[in-house]
Amino acid sequence: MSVFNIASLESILQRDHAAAGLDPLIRLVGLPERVPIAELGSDEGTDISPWMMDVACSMENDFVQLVHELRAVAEGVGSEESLGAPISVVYDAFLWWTLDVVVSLKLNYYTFFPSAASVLSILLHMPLLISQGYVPLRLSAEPRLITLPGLAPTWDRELLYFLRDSEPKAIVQRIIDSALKLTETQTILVNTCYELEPYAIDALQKYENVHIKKSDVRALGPVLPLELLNDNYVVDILYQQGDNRKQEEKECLKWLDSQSPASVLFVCFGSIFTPSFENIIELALGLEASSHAFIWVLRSPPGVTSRDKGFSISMLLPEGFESRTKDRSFIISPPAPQLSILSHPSTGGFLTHCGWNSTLESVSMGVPLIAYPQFADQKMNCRIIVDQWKVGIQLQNDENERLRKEDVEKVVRNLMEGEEGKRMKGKVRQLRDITRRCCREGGSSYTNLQVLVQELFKLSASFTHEADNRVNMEISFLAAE
Ligand SMILES: O=c1ccn([C@@H]2O[C@H](COP(=O)(O)OP(=O)(O)O[C@H]3O[C@H](CO)[C@@H](O)[C@H](O)[C@H]3O)[C@@H](O)[C@H]2O)c(=O)[nH]1
Repeated sequence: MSVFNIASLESILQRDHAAAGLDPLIRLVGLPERVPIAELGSDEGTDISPWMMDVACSMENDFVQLVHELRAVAEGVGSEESLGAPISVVYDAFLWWTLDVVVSLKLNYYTFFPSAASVLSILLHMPLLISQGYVPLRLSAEPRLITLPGLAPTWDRELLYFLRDSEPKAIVQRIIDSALKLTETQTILVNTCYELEPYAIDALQKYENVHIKKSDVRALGPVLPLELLNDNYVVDILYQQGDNRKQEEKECLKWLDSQSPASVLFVCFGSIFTPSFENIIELALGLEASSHAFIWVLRSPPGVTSRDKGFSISMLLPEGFESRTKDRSFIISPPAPQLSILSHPSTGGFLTHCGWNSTLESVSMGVPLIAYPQFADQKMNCRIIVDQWKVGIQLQNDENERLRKEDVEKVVRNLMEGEEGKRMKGKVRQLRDITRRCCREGGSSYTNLQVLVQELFKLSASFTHEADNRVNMEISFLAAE
């Protein structure tokens, strides 16, 4: 769950249904905000994981109440005001409590897994990893290589980074709980496509895997706006119906229009991570030294608040940096229009924290990456980008967790002008075409999505008495990302 997503969900909820581009059969329902964003404190860079955990926990009662209300409306007033009682729930795997709730309410369900199939494989092997002493990951112990079906042997530090014993105990426990719940589920819908992760999906789906209970794992991603399947720059995909972009975003896209093809590096670290103040300085100096054009989505680091009187983003940057780079840079506050930027012909590279959505978006638009993973599943995603797909170069901090400007300059030059970058550009374009084919009619993800829709139709038909058998479902979005 991110502050951006809440904001955009709110704006969609407030907008006219048709203007939001939603099918009339889809209705968005918001749950009350029980843990206000304001409680995060005034530092923008505050670690929001505990807050996210509180939000996730706080949703359970409201969700149960929502199901009861929808049922009451369906039984009472009739079909004029209702699309019918809920029959099936698609829920985010990280909302671990949902499984028990939907089972107790006798609802059909599908579990949606928002990260890579490789990460799903790790979580489904949780009982094995616990019994063999790999989880929680003890940082003080000697590094060990782990081999799991469908995954290349990987150091425990990268495979299980999100389960380090240095993380708050409650958070590690929640991840373990979510993983154990996952092993009880029937159908898992994964935000990936078969062709991007065939080995991981085969190991989960096709082969005899003695370590895990067989779930029905279906890859139906990347879950992206359909417009991305066309080759066109999707400047206004999310805001087609209105003029909702903030001025800064419009200027950013206009600036991008004025740049040469594939010449701009996009620097953005998702909705949670912000580098430290010291690393922002090194990043800035490295970008400057590279001589390449860039768009940088810059937010305040931990301990610095932009709400202070007199604060300006310039205070985060080296002296004179903005004037020295003004002809080839655009600094924007989050959220930036990432999809539009990545699909713009002027964008030639993406420096990312390797969040799975950013990874899929970059690949779907044929943009090679500089991988700078930080936490959660990002180290695993980095291995997929760099070792498996070979569409990115890794950027690493030194042993003291300091980023070095020389390293930044080197990776940017390698990606934007070197032979390595050229090879990656070619490779990522192949992956883009493969990914888009998966999502088009007849493609693997399209087919899996079609099967899901057919199943929902069937379920609906067996529950509804309406003569026309129209789809009778209410979709509740429970987003944990
Ligand atoms: O300025 C911004 C920044 C982000 N985004 C969008 O926000 C999403 C970011 O998602 P992701 O790249 O997955 O990063 P996080 O928000 O950090 O996602 C969390 O959830 C992911 C999915 O489970 C994990 O892979 C990550 O590690 C975890 O940090 C993407 O759709 C971006 O297009 C914008 O539109 N504008």
